[in-house]
Amino acid sequence: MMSGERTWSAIVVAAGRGTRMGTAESKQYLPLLGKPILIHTLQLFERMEDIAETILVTGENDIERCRELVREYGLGKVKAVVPGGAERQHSVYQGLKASGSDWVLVHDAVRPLVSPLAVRRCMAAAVHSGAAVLAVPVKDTIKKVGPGGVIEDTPDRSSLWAIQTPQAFNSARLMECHVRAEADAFVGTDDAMLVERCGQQVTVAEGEYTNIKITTPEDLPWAAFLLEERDRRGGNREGE
Ligand SMILES: Nc1ccn([C@@H]2O[C@H](COP(=O)(O)OP(=O)(O)OP(=O)(O)O)[C@@H](O)[C@H]2O)c(=O)n1
Ligand SMILES: C[C@](O)(CO)[C@H](O)COP(=O)(O)O
Repeated sequence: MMSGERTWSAIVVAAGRGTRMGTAESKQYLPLLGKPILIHTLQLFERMEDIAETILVTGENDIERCRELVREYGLGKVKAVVPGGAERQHSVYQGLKASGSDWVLVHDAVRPLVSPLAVRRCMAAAVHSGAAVLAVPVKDTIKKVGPGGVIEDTPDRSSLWAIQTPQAFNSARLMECHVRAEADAFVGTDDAMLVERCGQQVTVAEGEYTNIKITTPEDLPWAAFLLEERDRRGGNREGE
């Protein structure tokens, strides 16, 4: 356990359909170096001493197969497998209701490459500020593009960060912001947005460019390459 008596739950959201991947099978179940993407992600939290339990959020029709996978891979930290909702935010909300710790990490099942070191940086930043997300400075110039492909604006890159998961929060605070978002019918693409609109501070912790979200077909061979590279360098152990 980290930092005194704090307890941490990891909520792994895996209830999406992966439409941009374009496969019949939802992308979180696609094989990556011999096991489903989702299993790589769950095994990361399984190895981290600081994480007391994992809540797996999945599609209603995938609950049984997930329980089967949890048994097959001996994932003892998975305390509950619960059905998600229509949007990612709704899935997180279901996971939050099932979690039993003071602090939570919300993580995309399809980001199997994050390192334990980066996860801990995010946890430490959240303990300091109440809420933190992993992020990396953007490398490209970003443009706002309007109708007809016409560029409307070029925001100053020095203040732009690409936001990743995990995102770490005090559980009660995150719950409050989810309840408020639901009451306002607000839907955001990450949890930090909900906390920001509650007027609370969210800080960034240094992420990794290799912590990709497997989204479209070209991400799969790239993820396999990155994992193999990490294994080759012996960097797949708990502390790295
Ligand atoms: N209703 C949803 C939608 C998404 N997710 C999860 O949120 C993570 C990030 O979402 P994304 O990459 O957008 O996944 P999908 O929604 O599955 O992809 P797409 O938008 O291409 O359909 C994924 O692990 C996905 O399973 C979820 O739990 N519940
Ligand atoms: C939470 C997230 O992964 C941060 O980059 C992202 O916002 C998820 O967005 P998506 O619309 O579900 O791809």
